[in-house]
Amino acid sequence: QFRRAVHSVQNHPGYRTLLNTLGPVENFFPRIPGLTPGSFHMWQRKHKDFEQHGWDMITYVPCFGSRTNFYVADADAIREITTHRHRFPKPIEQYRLLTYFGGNIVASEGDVWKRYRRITAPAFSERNNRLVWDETRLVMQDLFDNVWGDQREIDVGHCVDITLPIALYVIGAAGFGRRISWKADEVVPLGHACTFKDALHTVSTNVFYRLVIPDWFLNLGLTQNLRDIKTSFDELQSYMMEMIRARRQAEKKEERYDLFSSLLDANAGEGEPSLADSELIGNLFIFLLAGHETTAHTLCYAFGLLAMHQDEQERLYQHITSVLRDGRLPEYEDYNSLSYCQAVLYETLRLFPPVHSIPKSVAEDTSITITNANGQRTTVPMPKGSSISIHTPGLHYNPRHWPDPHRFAPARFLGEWPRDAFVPFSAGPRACLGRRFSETESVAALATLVLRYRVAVRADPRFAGETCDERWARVFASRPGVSMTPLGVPLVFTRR
Ligand code: HEM
Repeated sequence: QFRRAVHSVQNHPGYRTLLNTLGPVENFFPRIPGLTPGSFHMWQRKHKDFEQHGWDMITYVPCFGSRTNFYVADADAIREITTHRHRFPKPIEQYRLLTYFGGNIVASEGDVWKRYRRITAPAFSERNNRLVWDETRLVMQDLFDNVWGDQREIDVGHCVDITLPIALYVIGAAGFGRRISWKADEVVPLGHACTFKDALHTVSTNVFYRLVIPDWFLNLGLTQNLRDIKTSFDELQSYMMEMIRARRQAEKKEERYDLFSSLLDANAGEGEPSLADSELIGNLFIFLLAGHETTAHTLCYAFGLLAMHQDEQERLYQHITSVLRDGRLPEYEDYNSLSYCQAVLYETLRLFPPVHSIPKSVAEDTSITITNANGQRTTVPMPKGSSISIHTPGLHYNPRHWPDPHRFAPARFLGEWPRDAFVPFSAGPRACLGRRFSETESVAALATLVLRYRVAVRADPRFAGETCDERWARVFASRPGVSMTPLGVPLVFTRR
């Protein structure tokens, strides 16, 4: 069977291993050549394995355990795969856990996905983008005025301690239509066991556990943490049902542009509702899941990178002040002028793509032609039933597309740049629906923060003698998760 599998891909180079350790299982094994590529290998190895094998698409044929996988870091091949949705559909069996609250756009394919996309896409409108911007500004202002107050220097032990709440509060307001503040202690409403803020927070930070732990085990309530997780999921569902009922019964319809209101409006037209309540909640939950950590971690890496590169931070600051000449805070209208903010964001996403593997499957016997760095071409057969991983770190660190790929150089995103070689949000018809949501939020947060504060890595005498590379490795140490997770980015923010 193994020999047949190798033959079916014409022995195209790549991993030949004893076990199939694709998916979450691989995270339990270290790298053992011939046995398994090792945990977190897509991030650890980046473009190295492609370089070693001489092609930007390599195969993974395990001796035991099912199918062949193709790792792809070739920009043209990725464009072909993401464009042809029917030839390379999404393997939705891998997404089953995500249907916890109900069917949704991320965990579906075919006509069902088409229906979800048709109904949900209009919610990510220009008016929603403006709302995202305004709410991000409010959240940042609230942080500066009511949390950091008149402190000149703020020591943030791990930058996600501020970026996770920022992203949560923005999605609370612009996604769910409920404004949340940093300090205000909400009272638990009658009939609820926790506040909306706590439910949202616990759900979004523990989603992985809730999805993998079976109901019967969670119901045992063995630890406080497990009890909190269960309560928060139940409560979030109950809050969402309540919000649906309240909006349906409201006599006067308000003009609202948060995602939740837009989905409700789309559902309230003539005839049959287009989404069942479970699908409404399922899609909102997926927006929270897809948009919270990814954006929060990206902002964390961005502040870390600016702290490590003071020259780039100064360049960014000069750029922001040149756009906002009178020292005012940025408005949504400034978005396009804040091009260096977007360049910093894109360079962060290139260096730290939150999603490392975008899975696809091969629906029919087919092939893809690729060219390597020496200009040689080859056509690789892809048998029906194989799987594909679009390898974002491999692509983003591919020196054919990105000269000096390990260097933080935001300016590479000014002017022309290789768009097909940048896929943090995937590409084609199944590309991220929340891309503009996330970009708007990130640019607003970057611009407001860098305008008011200077950011530096916290000085620590324990690491006084470290080299630049050691410092980079320490500050940006990460682990796999729903999206790649920074382990500890210690920063100091100093008021300008
Ligand atoms: C830095 C931030 C983000 C990154 C890197 C990111 C990345 C991605 C990626 C790689 C996919 C494709 C996943 C797959 O094929 O399995 C995706 C899909 C999606 N994302 Fe995002 N995302 C981000 C933010 C957001 C936000 C803020 C939202 C919503 C508020 C969102 C909503 C979605 C949705 C609904 C899909 C499914 C689209 C479809 O299948 O038609 N994302 N995202």
